[in-house]
Amino acid sequence: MSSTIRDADLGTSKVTSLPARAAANTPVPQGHIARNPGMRLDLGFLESVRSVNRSALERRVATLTKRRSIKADNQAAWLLRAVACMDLTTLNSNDTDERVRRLCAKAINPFRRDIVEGLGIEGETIRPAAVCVYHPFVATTVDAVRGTGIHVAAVSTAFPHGLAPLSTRLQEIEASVRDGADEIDVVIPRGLVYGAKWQELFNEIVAMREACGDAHLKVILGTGDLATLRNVMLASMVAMMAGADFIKTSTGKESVNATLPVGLAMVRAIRAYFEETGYLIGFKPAGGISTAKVSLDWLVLMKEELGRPWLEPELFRFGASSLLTDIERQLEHHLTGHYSANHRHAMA
Ligand SMILES: O=C[C@H](O)COP(=O)(O)O
Repeated sequence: MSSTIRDADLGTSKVTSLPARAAANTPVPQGHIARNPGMRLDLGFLESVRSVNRSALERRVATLTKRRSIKADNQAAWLLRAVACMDLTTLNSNDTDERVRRLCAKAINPFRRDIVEGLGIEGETIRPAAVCVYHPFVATTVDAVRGTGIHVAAVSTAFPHGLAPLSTRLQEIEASVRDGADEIDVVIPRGLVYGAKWQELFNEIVAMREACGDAHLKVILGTGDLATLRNVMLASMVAMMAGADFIKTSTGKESVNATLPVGLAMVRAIRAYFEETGYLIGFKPAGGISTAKVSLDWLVLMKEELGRPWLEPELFRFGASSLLTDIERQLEHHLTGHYSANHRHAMA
């Protein structure tokens, strides 16, 4: 499989409300996304968001996923794209340095040799964009992926609930950055949303962005906890106004994690922020995304709603601990027509 096939088979998409570059079927070169500086908290905008129509979002998602027909030959290309846009994650209470090292080895060599040869991608470097770990494993991860171009993401700020004093949460970010994390996934205290304490939420995220320095900031909303789609939309806007580089759905620990209608509401917020400011914000659905099939639904959603640039790791990530295993199985099926047991696909 050549790189031409990989890119061309992702097809074209026209999103008229985005600028030519965003609508064009050309990947955005690494490092060419202008970083979101944030803006003032626009309470007028927040007040103008009355409600979000859940059934309209659900209808749109149903249309997108039903209409989707990625030809069998192109599916492998899309699945490789899903891998390139993945934050390969381990966030377990029994994580150890050894387990994290094994995960990093998997990130560096994500596919078995026979699959690589079968797909003809020996010359390609297709790897997850980042490995995502708890703070104590940042240094180990940095060491394990050194020289590979894989980013190191740390969940900081009292993940997954965010219920620690702000000073403690900021110190945690600073410690992760000192240890070499170049991406920081922070959680918001959900109570600030329930209480509509937008100014306080904004101030906290501004302080987190400052603590990140050059490290990119992904703001996890914990959407399954936020009760309404309006809350999701408003928290998304506040996070972007405060300078988030990415907005992310979930921690993987809520009872409801990433869902397509909620993702669509966040994607629409990204579009609205772009129309207001001209800045392109990344999106990271996370939690419960474990099958290749569902990953394709998300990729189609991104491409149809925002355009081709949101199929690049600079603007799109899956947060996922087990998706890579299923993608590898599907790629094997694509090549051989049958599945092997999960344990043949080594994971940490
Ligand atoms: O941010 C990533 C999530 O914690 C991963 O969730 P998952 O284990 O359900 O894939």
